[in-house]
Amino acid sequence: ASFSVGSRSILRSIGVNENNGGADNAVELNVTNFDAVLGETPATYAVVEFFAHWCPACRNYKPHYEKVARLFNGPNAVHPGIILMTRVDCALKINNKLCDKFSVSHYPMLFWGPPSKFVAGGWEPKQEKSEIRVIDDARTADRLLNWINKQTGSSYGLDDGKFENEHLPSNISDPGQIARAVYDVEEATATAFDIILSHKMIKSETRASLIRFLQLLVAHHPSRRCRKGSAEVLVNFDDLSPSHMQSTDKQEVITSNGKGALGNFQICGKEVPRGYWMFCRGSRNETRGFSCGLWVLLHSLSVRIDDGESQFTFTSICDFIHNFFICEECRQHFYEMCSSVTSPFNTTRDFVLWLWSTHNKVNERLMKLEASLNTGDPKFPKIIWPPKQLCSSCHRSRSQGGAKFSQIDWDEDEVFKFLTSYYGKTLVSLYKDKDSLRNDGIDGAVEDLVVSTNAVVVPVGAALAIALASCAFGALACYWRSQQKNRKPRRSWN
Ligand SMILES: Cc1cc2nc3c(=O)[nH]c(=O)nc-3n(C[C@H](O)[C@H](O)[C@H](O)COP(=O)(O)OP(=O)(O)OC[C@H]3O[C@@H](n4cnc5c(N)ncnc54)[C@H](O)[C@@H]3O)c2cc1C
Repeated sequence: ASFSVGSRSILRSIGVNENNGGADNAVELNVTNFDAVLGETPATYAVVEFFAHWCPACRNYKPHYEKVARLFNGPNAVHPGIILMTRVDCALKINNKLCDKFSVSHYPMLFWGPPSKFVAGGWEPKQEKSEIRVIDDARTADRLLNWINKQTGSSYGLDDGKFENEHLPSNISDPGQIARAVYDVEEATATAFDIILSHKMIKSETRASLIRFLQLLVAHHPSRRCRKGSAEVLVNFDDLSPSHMQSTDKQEVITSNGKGALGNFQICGKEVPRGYWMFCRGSRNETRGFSCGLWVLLHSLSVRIDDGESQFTFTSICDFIHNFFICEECRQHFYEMCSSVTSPFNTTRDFVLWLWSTHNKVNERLMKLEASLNTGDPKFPKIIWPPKQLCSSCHRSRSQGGAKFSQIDWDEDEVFKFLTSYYGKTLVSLYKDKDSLRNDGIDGAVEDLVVSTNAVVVPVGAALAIALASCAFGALACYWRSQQKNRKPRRSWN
């Protein structure tokens, strides 16, 4: 596997439009990226506009299409992650076959459907039962949006402003919402990695902790893209942060963009970070987002580990938050709770429940604080979690509203069952990565490493840390150790 260095995301790579000097929100597709973009988008629906750049009607239609695309596409989207708006220029020769597959008979011609149906798909005029449909009433932005509203049962408006909409789901009413959180887990992973690099947080005293956390990600991250990227970072760790160059000054020396050798490396693939949150999107600009995504990442790791990995996971997460979570109060407070644990974890269940109760203690503290300072998200007030609406069997008896965490009679077996399914299967149920549902934590990572280590050597630091780490990571650790024995000459970082 090679590092994919380049633009941060497809959405941002659209660039500046030559005609109007402004950025386009609709994603320009062609035959080479059509299947990949539509196959991987988190959006539920896609609109594909087939046009020709020489066509005057298409040029006049563009501002209308862009007015709608502004609502759904790009980092400033008002309603991100729901509808992907794209366009294909049929006047470009390379797209001839693609436009033929969709029987494009006039310009512009617009199609609607689930993104996956466009992948390797097509459309014919008399085709029955196709999930791809021609949008037959889209002459103006208003009419296009009306058509979309009818299909989706929504009431989007052209004047909707960011964070000023009533479409945000409440955090408790729809348990299915968690299925969108896998994209936030990717976003949080990429954001955390960006923060670590741009704040030059890899130092001699924090190195081992990052290596251990990366091991955890390689084996148990719910996104295959992130498992793969973490494995690549891990095997190249010494090149990223040479152990002989760890003082802050020296990091400056090897840095070209302020982030060090890995500055352009995208740990969860080239489309992440996408620049927006889905499950973790707040109703205010400054609420939720990264810290919500980080919690979801931690919970989703906790339910994926085996019993034998529970203590290793506990220390890895505690150290990671302590060393790399840049919110001072959060990291201190979390570390105090880590430090108060007196005996090692032996089971997944114990660790999952510890993390759940720890998060609830944070919620409880913040409930009061946010209410008094009015700093919380009005649409997502902190609650003791999960509420009965999400898991009634978790609550043994009827507890009073506003009861403290410790006052609720929890059925912990049910809580564990609920968390395992919520952050396990449900989290990845909509995930559009063909291999994501494979329970291939270690196998998949090793498989990726086989590719990526063909000409690469496992760095001494990483290998040592891995060797010292819990043997619960047996397969992975043994693999790395065996690779270490067969060291080959070192590959250059890029
Ligand atoms: C490790 C850590 C420590 C933090 N410490 C502090 C702090 O000391 N002070 C501070 O101001 N902020 C702290 N934060 C941030 C704070 O906890 C929230 O993340 C932030 O306020 C955003 O809240 P939210 O409404 O998105 O829900 P979050 O609390 O971020 O939760 C995200 C989602 O997880 C689910 N969830 C909620 N509770 C639980 C639970 N008990 N178990 C499992 N899932 C649950 C819900 O679906 C929720 O929407 C911390 C964050 C992290 C990751």
